[in-house]
Amino acid sequence: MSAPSLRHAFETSVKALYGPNGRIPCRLLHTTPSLNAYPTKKKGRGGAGAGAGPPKSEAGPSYTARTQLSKEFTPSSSSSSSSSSRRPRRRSSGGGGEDPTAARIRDFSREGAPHPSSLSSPTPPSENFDGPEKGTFRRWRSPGNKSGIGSGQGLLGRAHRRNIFDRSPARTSSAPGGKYASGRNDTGGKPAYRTGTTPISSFARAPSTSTSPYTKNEPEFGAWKTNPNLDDDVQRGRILPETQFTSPPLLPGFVDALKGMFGEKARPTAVQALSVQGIVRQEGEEGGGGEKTQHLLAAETGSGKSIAYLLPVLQSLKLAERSRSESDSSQPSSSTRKNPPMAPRAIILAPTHELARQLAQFAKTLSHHEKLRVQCLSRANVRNSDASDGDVAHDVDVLVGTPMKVLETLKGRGWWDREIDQEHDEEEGGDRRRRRERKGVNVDVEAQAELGTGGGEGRLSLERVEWVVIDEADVLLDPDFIKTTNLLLSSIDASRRPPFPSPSPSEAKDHTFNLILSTATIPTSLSTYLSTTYPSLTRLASPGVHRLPTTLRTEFVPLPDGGLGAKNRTIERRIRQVWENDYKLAVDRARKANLRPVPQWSKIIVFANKNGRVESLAAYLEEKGVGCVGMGGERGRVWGSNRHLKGFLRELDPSLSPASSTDPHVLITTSLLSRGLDFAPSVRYVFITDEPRNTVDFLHRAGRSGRAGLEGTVVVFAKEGKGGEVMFLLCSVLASDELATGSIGSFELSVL
Ligand SMILES: Nc1ncnc2c1ncn2[C@@H]1O[C@H](COP(=O)(O)OP(=O)(O)OP(=O)(O)O)[C@@H](O)[C@H]1O
Repeated sequence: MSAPSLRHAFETSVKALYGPNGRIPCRLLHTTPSLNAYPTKKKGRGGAGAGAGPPKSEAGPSYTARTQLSKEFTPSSSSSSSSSSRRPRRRSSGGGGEDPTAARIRDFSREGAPHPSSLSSPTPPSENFDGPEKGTFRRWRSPGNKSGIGSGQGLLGRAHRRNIFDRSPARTSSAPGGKYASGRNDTGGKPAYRTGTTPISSFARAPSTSTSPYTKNEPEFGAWKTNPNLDDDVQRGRILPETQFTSPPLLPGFVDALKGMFGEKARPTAVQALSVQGIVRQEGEEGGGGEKTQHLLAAETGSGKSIAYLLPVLQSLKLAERSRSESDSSQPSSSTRKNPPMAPRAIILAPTHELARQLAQFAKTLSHHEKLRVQCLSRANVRNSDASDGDVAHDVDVLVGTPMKVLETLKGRGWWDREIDQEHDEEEGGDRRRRRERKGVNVDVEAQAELGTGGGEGRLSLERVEWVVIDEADVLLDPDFIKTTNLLLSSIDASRRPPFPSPSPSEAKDHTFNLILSTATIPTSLSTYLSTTYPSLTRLASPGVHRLPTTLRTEFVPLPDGGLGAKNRTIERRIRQVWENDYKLAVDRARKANLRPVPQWSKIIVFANKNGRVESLAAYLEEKGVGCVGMGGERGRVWGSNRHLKGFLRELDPSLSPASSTDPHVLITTSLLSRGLDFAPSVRYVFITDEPRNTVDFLHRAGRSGRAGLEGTVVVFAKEGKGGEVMFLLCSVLASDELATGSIGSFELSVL
């Protein structure tokens, strides 16, 4: 079926579900449907008896639309494989009592490969399947238990005023961790982050043209700026400029590092190719002190954006270092002072400490041969940030941290609290303008001077900053973060640009450093902000942006009626089914090779919306013998290390001991961990158990699996009916390769 007919099927379903002028209640989508009928659900699916779930021909009319849709998602023309992926899932022949819910799980794989559950092997039913080393691994602990993972440390209280992503700065006078137990959501009752309010219909589009640069019909490039360094085809995304990492344009040390990371035949991903072609500077054009550039890198989750922006930054730093040492080998080093301030030449900002640590590891690995010094500020979390902190008091080339942490290092611990106190004093005196300035809103020149030069604690100097990268730019420039982010950017400008010019009358920002923004999703609000604030921004986007990775399968599991208990049971069953399938695959493989089966147990990331839900599901699974780590909000996070995610993250950090088979295989969390984290290849499943706040949230949660070309599955649990149907349809649409662009109903999917 062609894209228009898929679109039609989608529209038909949505309109039929919600009726004329209906509004989809699940907040993911908004539409104005007008069709009037949706086929009634056929009863009796998943009834008793082996192999329950009707054959395709018996599927009730309610599934026609979905069956058609699932055909769309199966690019393979092989009828056998596609029918296998369309067919409602059958129970394993392992027998036991019929499980109506399991039988109704439908796999809408786009791959068309036979689902592992179709393999016959003498395995127990999912209900009782134990999975990896039951009972031996680290378990989630109850809130009162202060030992080990999951012990509440009262951290939520510290961050109660802040976005879920960033717990700095600490406010010690805040509420104790007991608040956590009350089951408040991620931010103590506030929405986790504001992108949560962006419906799919609000996704950004390039103004003036509704078509993507990747459509076949030769679109205009719209608002996307033309970079004279890129040839036209590359600019429009029709071809990718590089198929190999080569030297030049990259310095040999970086090419070697890439080969070390990805093998001798390492090839750049689309976004990396665009970055290497468009941003990387070569010998003789290191651009120190010249005109500063501004770039946006946009690509789907797991597509290698981190390396895409690190390469140009690191290469530029290295080239500048070389040319400086050639021209002035007698330049004094800042390390001659006893406790010199850090004077980074590049700052990389991320919304969470976990992501900051991961990015620092990427940067360190890439700099292995070219020898650049990388410092992650989150490592210093373990100790108070005294000026004498030996951990950080040395020269660095690249500094990685959250905006709050960088500001804290600049201005001293507790600066935020001091400013809040000052606010209150001044408010009493009626000076509200001053209060706004202090909060970072419209920071004026005087405030910039104060912040950039005299306000610090002497631990960080921003004078040398040549590059700033804002990773997860849609979070760091969203309403919850933008004040802090802009305060930091202003501070860098102020440090680098004395005497201060008068503020520009326009909103456009002309920074004194090179800026790279990186994101997998661009809500309209961000796009609008970028257009006004960074009019000369060059936007480089991969063809797959705003799509699920092509290697990610989507699956919908209907939840039965019966409240939380029934929901928990369904989730548990699906977890056991994952491991049952792992076992079957191992048995099958072993049978062919005449060996003992050694299952590769899949790891599963389970996303819920609220901390309380994380806690209750973790407790339920714990009780049922499913080892898991529960991490909601600040709960379970470890200061200064990613130890709490050991076994789930791809291991680049040599300081972490290798994951063991006795580690938990299930991580339950909120959107806190949905951003940027590079989970291990063994994380083959993402479970979305609560309705995501919006499409952006869905894309990031789902994108924790199926990364870097690996296969993964996102399993959406929802009630059959309106919300659930739309969730499923949304997954399907986002998974569809055929819908490269265009609108569906009122959903604008043509983003870039
Ligand atoms: N050229 C490449 N070849 C093979 N693997 C790569 C390549 N580039 C990056 N990777 C791997 O892809 C994975 C994902 O990379 P990265 O975390 O940068 O993705 P991302 O696009 O930033 O994802 P997200 O949007 O979720 O933040 C990493 O494990 C990385 O090592």
